[in-house]
Amino acid sequence: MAGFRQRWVGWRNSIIGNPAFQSWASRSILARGISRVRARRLFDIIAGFTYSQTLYACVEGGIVARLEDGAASSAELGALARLGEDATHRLLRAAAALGVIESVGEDLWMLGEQGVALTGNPGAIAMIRHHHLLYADLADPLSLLRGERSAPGALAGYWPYALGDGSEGENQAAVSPYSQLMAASQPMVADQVVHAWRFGQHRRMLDVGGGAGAFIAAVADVAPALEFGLFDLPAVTAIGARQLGERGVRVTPHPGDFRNDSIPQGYDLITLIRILHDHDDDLAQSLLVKVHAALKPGDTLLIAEPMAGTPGAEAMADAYFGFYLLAMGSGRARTPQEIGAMLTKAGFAGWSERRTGLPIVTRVIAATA
Ligand SMILES: C[S@@+](CC[C@H](N)C(=O)[O-])C[C@H]1O[C@@H](n2cnc3c(N)ncnc32)[C@H](O)[C@@H]1O
Repeated sequence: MAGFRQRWVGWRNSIIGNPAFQSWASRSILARGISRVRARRLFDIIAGFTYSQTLYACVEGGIVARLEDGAASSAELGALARLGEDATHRLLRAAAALGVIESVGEDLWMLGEQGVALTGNPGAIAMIRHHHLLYADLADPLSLLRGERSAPGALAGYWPYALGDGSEGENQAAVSPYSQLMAASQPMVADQVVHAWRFGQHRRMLDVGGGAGAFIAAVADVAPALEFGLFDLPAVTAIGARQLGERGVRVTPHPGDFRNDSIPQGYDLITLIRILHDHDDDLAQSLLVKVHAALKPGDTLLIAEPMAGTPGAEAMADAYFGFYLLAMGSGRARTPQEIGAMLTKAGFAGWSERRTGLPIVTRVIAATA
């Protein structure tokens, strides 16, 4: 016999899916508001790809960057994006409809409420720009889901460690593009994490998968007495050590591969920032075991990344990261409870979630060894 929820959803769907009800609801004073919101949400899902491509065209065509400096005319924006008059008009109208830009007078444009959120956010711009790889991989989503691809897709090439055999870790050219993207997008993550944890209570911090060192640099600003270690693939550690050196932050580089190597000891805080979700369960679990082995009882592991089951942001983990990580070749977004169970299995004595202001950007888990 069907459960209560199944019966309720079945009844609700039979009502909402009924064309006669839809027609009545669109005219009824009481139901009109709800049916309009529902129709708009469905339309947004149907049309979402054109919205993404409109934003992509505005970023890639230089329109967003130009409007960060102030108002501009259609002609100037069209010339920047190398578009004819009609095409310029079409793109600007689309962008205005989405709130990316806004008309502020006779043929004069400024950033709109959505577009202005990109101002001073090179990380978001870099994320948007690399999305053409994702769009290419998603051209045939069923084939992607069925695993029918004969060769790795565009994102797998961008993140070579996802399907790598270890050789990618020595290759500067292979790791440089994703390291730059991570460094550009790290400030919005670090801003959340440094407000969620008191780093000053620790002596030595090791950032595992620390990339170009942007997270270490942010922590150094709030806890200058901390000593830092950076563990990453050899070619990435070289980039991180150099960039931290240029910022005057002292760091001990630990080139290595956590698929094969152990995690260095002697640190009372280890951080995994945007690391676990990149890896399938076996590797993620073995990494937690290695991190636990590197810590003394009472030491701390801090995990920060977007997580599944985030209220109001379910689509971010399950729809966006669900497909992104599939296209990349490994990993999945996990709920805090799933990560907590993995921590317990790895031997950690306890864990708790620390609140962040923007959980859609990152959530934070602190675990005690
Ligand atoms: C998604 S990036 C995150 C970088 C940084 N933590 C951040 O949030 O900006 C993942 C990082 O893990 C590193 N990584 C991936 N596989 C690794 C492995 N097997 N051993 C060591 N580092 C690895 C990558 O080189 C990369 O720097």
